[in-house]
Amino acid sequence: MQDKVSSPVIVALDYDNAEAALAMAEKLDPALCRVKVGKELFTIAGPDVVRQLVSKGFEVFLDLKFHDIPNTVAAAVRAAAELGVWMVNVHASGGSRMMKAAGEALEPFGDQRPLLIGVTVLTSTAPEELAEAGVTRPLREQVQALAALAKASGLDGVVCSAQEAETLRAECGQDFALVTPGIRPEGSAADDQRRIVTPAQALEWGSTYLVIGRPITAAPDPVAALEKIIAELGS
Ligand SMILES: O=C(O)c1cc(=O)[nH]c(=O)n1[C@@H]1O[C@H](COP(=O)(O)O)[C@@H](O)[C@H]1O
Repeated sequence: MQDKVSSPVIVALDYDNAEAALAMAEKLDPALCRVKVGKELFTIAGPDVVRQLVSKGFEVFLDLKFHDIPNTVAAAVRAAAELGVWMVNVHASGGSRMMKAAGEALEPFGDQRPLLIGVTVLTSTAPEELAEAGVTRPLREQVQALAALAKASGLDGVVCSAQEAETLRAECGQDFALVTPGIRPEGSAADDQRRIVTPAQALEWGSTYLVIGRPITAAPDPVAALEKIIAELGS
């Protein structure tokens, strides 16, 4: 599946209406990048926008970060697979029983099943913020522990910052997908992100996929911004 698209870039279509998201998708080439539908767009536009992107030939990452009781998450992940998405995610902190239930729900889809990915610690979280939620071990250890739990629960990979990619690549092996948001080309604003890495550095450290939103979608010329990133990656 990975070979269908020539770059590791996933463009985050974070829009408040389907028309804007589809207009951006119209400018993008599904052979060059993938697209992500997240909570804002899905809440306003629903599954139709996902179906439209799939029918335009895009591999779609449905980023709804499910975190609920195992039965509910399994059903939600199954519904995502029925939409034909390429990747779907859950919070790894939901635990092994939840993640295993999600994996089992995808088994009937065989080769057509989406990649199932666990979110470790959000890239907007700064190390000093973890304690607020009662997590007292260092952020890097928390990411490593959740990635190990996701792998042991049968997931295909994790969402993490590229700052942790080198460690996780060594610990989780070559076949474990490392999906890294918080990507910022040199000189772009960090916005609300806290653990940021440039695109080239992220790949060097072992990221499999780079999730990029505002540096592309808020650029004066989004296609030029995407092409510049892809050229810098040499992909
Ligand atoms: O799962 C995600 O995609 C995700 C996880 C994470 O830890 N951090 C993170 O930023 N994201 C998503 O990645 C995208 C990043 O967008 P930009 O900050 O605009 O590049 C947003 O759609 C976030 O919802």
